[in-house]
Amino acid sequence: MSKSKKRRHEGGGGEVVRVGNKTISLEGYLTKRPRKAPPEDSQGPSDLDLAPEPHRPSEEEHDDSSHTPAPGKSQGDPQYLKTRQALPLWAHQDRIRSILRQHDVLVLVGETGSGKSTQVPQFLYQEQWCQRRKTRIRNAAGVDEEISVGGMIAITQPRRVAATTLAHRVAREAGTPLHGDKTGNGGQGPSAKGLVGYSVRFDHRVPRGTKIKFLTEGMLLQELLRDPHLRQYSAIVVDEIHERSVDVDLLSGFLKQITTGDKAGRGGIPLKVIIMSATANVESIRTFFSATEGAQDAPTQGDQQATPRPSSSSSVEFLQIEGRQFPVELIHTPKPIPDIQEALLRTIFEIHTQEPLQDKHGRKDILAFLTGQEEIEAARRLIDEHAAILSPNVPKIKVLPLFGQLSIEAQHEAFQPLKGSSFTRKIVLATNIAETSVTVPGVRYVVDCGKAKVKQFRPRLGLESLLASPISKSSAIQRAGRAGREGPGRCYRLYTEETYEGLQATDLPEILRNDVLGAVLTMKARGIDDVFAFPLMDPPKVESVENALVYLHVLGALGDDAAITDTGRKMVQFPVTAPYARVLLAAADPKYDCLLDVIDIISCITAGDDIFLHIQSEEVREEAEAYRSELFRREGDLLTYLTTMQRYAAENADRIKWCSLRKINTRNMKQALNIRKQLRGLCVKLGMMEQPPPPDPQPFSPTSPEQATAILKCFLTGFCVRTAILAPDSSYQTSQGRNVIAIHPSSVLHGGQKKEAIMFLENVYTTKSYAKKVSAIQASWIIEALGQ
Ligand SMILES: Nc1ncnc2c1ncn2[C@@H]1O[C@H](COP(=O)(O)OP(=O)(O)OP(=O)(O)O)[C@@H](O)[C@H]1O
Repeated sequence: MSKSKKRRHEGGGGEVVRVGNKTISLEGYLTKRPRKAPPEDSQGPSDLDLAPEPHRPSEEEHDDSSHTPAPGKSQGDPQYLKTRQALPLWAHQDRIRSILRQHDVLVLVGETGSGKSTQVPQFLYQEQWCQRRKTRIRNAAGVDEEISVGGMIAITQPRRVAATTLAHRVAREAGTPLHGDKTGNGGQGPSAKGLVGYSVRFDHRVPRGTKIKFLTEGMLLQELLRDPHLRQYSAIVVDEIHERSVDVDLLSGFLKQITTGDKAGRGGIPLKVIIMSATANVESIRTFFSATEGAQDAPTQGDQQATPRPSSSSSVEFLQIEGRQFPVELIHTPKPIPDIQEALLRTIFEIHTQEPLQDKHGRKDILAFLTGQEEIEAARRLIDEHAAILSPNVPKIKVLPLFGQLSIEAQHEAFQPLKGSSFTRKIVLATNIAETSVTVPGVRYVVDCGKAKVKQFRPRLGLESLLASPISKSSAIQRAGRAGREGPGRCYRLYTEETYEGLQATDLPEILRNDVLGAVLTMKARGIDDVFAFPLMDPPKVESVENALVYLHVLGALGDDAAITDTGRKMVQFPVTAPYARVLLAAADPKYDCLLDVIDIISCITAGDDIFLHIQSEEVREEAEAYRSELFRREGDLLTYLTTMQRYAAENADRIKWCSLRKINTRNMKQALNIRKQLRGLCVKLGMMEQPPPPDPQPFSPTSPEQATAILKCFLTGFCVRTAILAPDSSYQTSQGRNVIAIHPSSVLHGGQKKEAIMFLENVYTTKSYAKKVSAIQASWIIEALGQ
């Protein structure tokens, strides 16, 4: 059977790629063409998005003088002033302001907890250059037009949890707490004014008059598609650049283009860029942002003073600020640890039983870094078991998990101070999600296992692996930094000092180890024809880019000439990955006509970790499975998600009890409903649905086999390369690359009768290659999908 096949032919007709029965020329991708500037004032794709429209202040809000105190006058909420003044950055605010009056780009390095993320935007928002200004531009039709530029500062974060917790903190410090602030200080209504806001996927709070906006790197990239000159901003602060996600690398490229370009699109008003980190490779960043390559003024480590250094470009400046707020004592193990889990438990209980619960600085809670969700869940069970047999005079323990797949609400629980009894210690078990940017209130001890699970894409196999590997020195420093944010802290490293010294200085940038599908689509949507010529700090492997181009062509996002198609333009407007966006578009096609069903399924998948809780006890599992049997569908996980969402939405009595009986994650179901509402709204806005569907609860009616087939075929439009065929030896072999892949135990198809072919939405390599989110399909459907 003809599956997704890639063959390169050199010479003659140039390089071509065969995908199914299609031949794609790689010429357009590989030949460097003269770079066309994106059309002036092009809004990229249309102005629609799941995220709210870019905040465009009203004229009343423009008048900055009406609600912004004169420079230097506003110090925010007085109750936070003393704490803020104690931060190392505080003493350098004048210097930071002064540098940015003269330069457009500042690379700011300061130790973890020195106050970069919370203070820098507050130092700057009252600056003259930060006020919204009227200017003139020549629009695409060649006509002069008056526009307003600036007025807001964006601060990007690699993760949602950092963006939201920082926004809440800064809003409180500024004296305009965000609505719904759990400290009880908030209280303004939805139309209230405020200084600080945030925007993360599926959650946006940008009060009227916002001057400081925290957002994820991905959200700013989406805004860039609509507003290529970032006209609503006066400055962009790129925080924690050392994490080097694909998104931040892409963002840096776009920012470099704006800062080194002619600024005509901003009516001549410069955009200031502040790059921040505690552990970044400053020199490569500075070189990258300099208009002239090769800035050589390396920062001297160990300076006691903040020292601005001239760089080879007059507009890129560097400032290193020494000093941290509180010291963190580092404790390494004397020799290598054979059993990390045992050492982790021992260390946690030693701290818990020997160290006081609080001191004059406040609580003394524990934050432990583990590799992943499974390890966190296993450790949590063991800690709870041990805690149950502690003597009554030892404080109690409250364990809180913190990993990326948790719902945002569950993640925020780890950041809440413990309620009620003070005779309890909080123990947060986290992945590297808590490594940078965040302050977990109460934490004064960090236990670092020294490893993290790193996602690695293998372009040749088209598979992803997720393996635990040693962290970098930069990560180890960041992890330790979490202990010294509210008082002196201690970090227990479960590895030797020698091991630490042998760690890589920094992690490999994600762009060099991950799939670049989204990045390539974003570049194409932003008018970058020659993706190979786009400025990137580390260009990805040619093979990864080619794979992405081919996959995007298969998805219909790029035409044969490698230019973005209408389909591709529509796809970038969805806040989901390209294959899911493709499925959504197909679902609205009368051929499949299953948009509401597809939205239900995608909402369940993107709500967080699996909506079905993982059950340990045999007895509980049997009980839950009796209830779950009404949800399980023989077609596989996608139809099971659909049935679950539809039965949940039809439930009229007690949804919490409904979830509890079936051992379904209530929070994730609530989040799925929220995503469903937003996706439905977006589809109405995009004209894919005539009117919003009737409100819940609607009576449940089971999906017919014909409808199930339409849904699965619709998913194949996005995932035809993620399929596998049953081989004569009863193994499944991927249609791309012919690799053996097994159905993951979390799938409803695990252990069941073998199917002729399967489609999987995710795959992961742990002990072996596993397919997740699996559905039974027919082999002929794959050919059909590839033929389209
Ligand atoms: N949510 C919060 N709750 C309590 N204190 C906080 C919170 N956020 C910040 N702080 C306080 O403000 C200090 C400065 O935090 P900030 O995030 O600005 O530092 P940073 O230099 O950006 O650190 P990092 O590089 O680790 O992100 C922290 O050390 C902590 O004392």
